[in-house]
Amino acid sequence: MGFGTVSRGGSSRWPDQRLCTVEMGPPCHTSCLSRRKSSSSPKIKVDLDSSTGIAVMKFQSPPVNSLSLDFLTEFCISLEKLEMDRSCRGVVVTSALPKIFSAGLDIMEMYGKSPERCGEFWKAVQEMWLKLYGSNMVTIAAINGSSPAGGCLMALTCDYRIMAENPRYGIGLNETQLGIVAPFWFKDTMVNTVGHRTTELALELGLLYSAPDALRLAWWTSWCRRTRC
Ligand SMILES: CCCCC/C=C\CCC/C=C/CC(=O)SCCNC(=O)CCNC(=O)[C@H](O)C(C)(C)COP(=O)(O)OP(=O)(O)OC[C@H]1O[C@@H](n2cnc3c(N)ncnc32)[C@H](O)[C@@H]1OP(=O)(O)O
Repeated sequence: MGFGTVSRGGSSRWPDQRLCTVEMGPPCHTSCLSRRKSSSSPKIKVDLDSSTGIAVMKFQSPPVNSLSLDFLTEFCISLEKLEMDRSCRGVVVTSALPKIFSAGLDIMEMYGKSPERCGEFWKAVQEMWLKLYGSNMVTIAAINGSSPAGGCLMALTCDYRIMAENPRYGIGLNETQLGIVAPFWFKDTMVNTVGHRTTELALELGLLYSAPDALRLAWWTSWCRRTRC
């Protein structure tokens, strides 16, 4: 898989060349296997291959990997652990579920909860964004399913995005369609990736894009023809 260039950097873990390639072939011999570290929390599984320095973080929270307080807490802890592991240079975030990358914020967290709980939840959403955006590692979203709203934010917050091509998969900040306004920092994250004009239109109409349409609008430089990647 090949990835394009980004304007962010400044970390010793970033490759010298601005174009980087990630190989994810199957492990074939024992020395390779021994360099693999796995950890699993209820909602997130992490596999780190210390020989390549690449970790794969898989979301495993059925039915739709919604971003609940528990999910976000596990996500931040997993990311922090990888940050502290000097053998880890990059992380691929993806879904273990078929058809869904993430349905975005867990709607049940925003309904009928106490002000304290709402505050805790919202802080966790912001924490996820800050940690992912500020990560020293190269971060890649392998979007192997639908990714509306907060799921899209998570993908946009990564350095690179690859999306599986499937007409049923959509990505976008579609909050307007739900009758809510995307917070300004969701909007800013999208502007940073696709620019003002595309963001303005996408947010006004609450658009969800297919992988080829998103590619055309420079959301990423690559998409994957397999339905699972
Ligand atoms: C508390 C402080 C608040 C501060 C307020 C400030 C600002 C407001 C917040 C603004 C930001 C919002 C960002 C968001 O992310 S809002 C969430 C937006 N996401 C969605 O609306 C996604 C809606 N879901 C879908 O479009 C589809 O479910 C799908 C992801 C495309 C999957 O479709 P499909 O495979 O057909 O599955 P189902 O639709 O049948 O769903 C299965 C199951 O999952 C439940 N579910 C779906 N999405 C969510 C979700 N986001 N949170 C929680 N649960 C979700 C769905 O209800 C089904 O459940 P049941 O099987 O029990 O019926």
